[in-house]
Amino acid sequence: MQPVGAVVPLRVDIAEKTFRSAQGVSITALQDLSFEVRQGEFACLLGPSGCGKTTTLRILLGLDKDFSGSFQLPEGGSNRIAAVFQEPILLPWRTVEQNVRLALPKSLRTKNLDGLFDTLGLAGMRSLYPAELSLGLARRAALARAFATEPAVLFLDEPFASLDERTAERLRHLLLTVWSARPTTALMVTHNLREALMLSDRIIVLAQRPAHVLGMFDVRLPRHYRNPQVMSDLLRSFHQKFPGVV
Ligand SMILES: Nc1ncnc2c1ncn2[C@@H]1O[C@H](COP(=O)(O)OP(=O)(O)OP(=O)(O)O)[C@@H](O)[C@H]1O
Repeated sequence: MQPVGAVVPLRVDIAEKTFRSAQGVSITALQDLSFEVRQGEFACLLGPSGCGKTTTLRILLGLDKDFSGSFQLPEGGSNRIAAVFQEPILLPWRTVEQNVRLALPKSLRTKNLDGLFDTLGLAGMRSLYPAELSLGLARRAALARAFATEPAVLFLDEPFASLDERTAERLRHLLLTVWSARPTTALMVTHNLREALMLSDRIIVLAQRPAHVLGMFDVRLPRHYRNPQVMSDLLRSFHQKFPGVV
């Protein structure tokens, strides 16, 4: 399947991001952070806890403008941005289907969502309210909402955190299935190396704070070849290239 959406890659060139507290304490979270995510590529930002991954996503989402440097979001196709966070952030007084449809631009309002809901195992849950969903199902609804908008770029911030491993693994597979049907330029934050190796085309490895790129790890194998044996080979090669990183 051809990548869809953007024809310009995601380019990040953040010179510096510093937090200053009211007491005058400064924490430099990012310094000389530069990388690119190519069109239709699924990339993971992998780095130790507190290194600056979420800070980077917040900047790219336009939620934090207080930094020096620049970035270029993908252009072409829809030009829309979608994001999936740890918390599903669904409107509690709307059904699953309404939550998804409310996110759609006018041009897609009447879109047939049967395929997407089926793929994500939500077909029988479209009329449920968020309070009636388990955390795993709520995360699926958040994925449905993100993909339904046909974005040019998708940002994910640890979308499988705090789920039991079986549910997380099921969701990773579901994410790959919907993503493969429409390979969208994607950047996912994680500190789970196995997850990054399973999902990514390439891993952008970040150093301890202040975050900058230590190096790239390309996983050019088709995802259906990433069986347990291949995964342990990938883990070994990763640790050889980046000893002591995660
Ligand atoms: N609003 C803020 N004010 C002050 N410091 C902050 C603020 N937000 C983040 N930081 C600091 O910036 C650094 C990077 O934080 P960030 O949340 O981006 O890390 P992270 O890599 O996403 O961590 P984790 O994997 O644990 O979620 C941390 O030291 C954090 O304490």
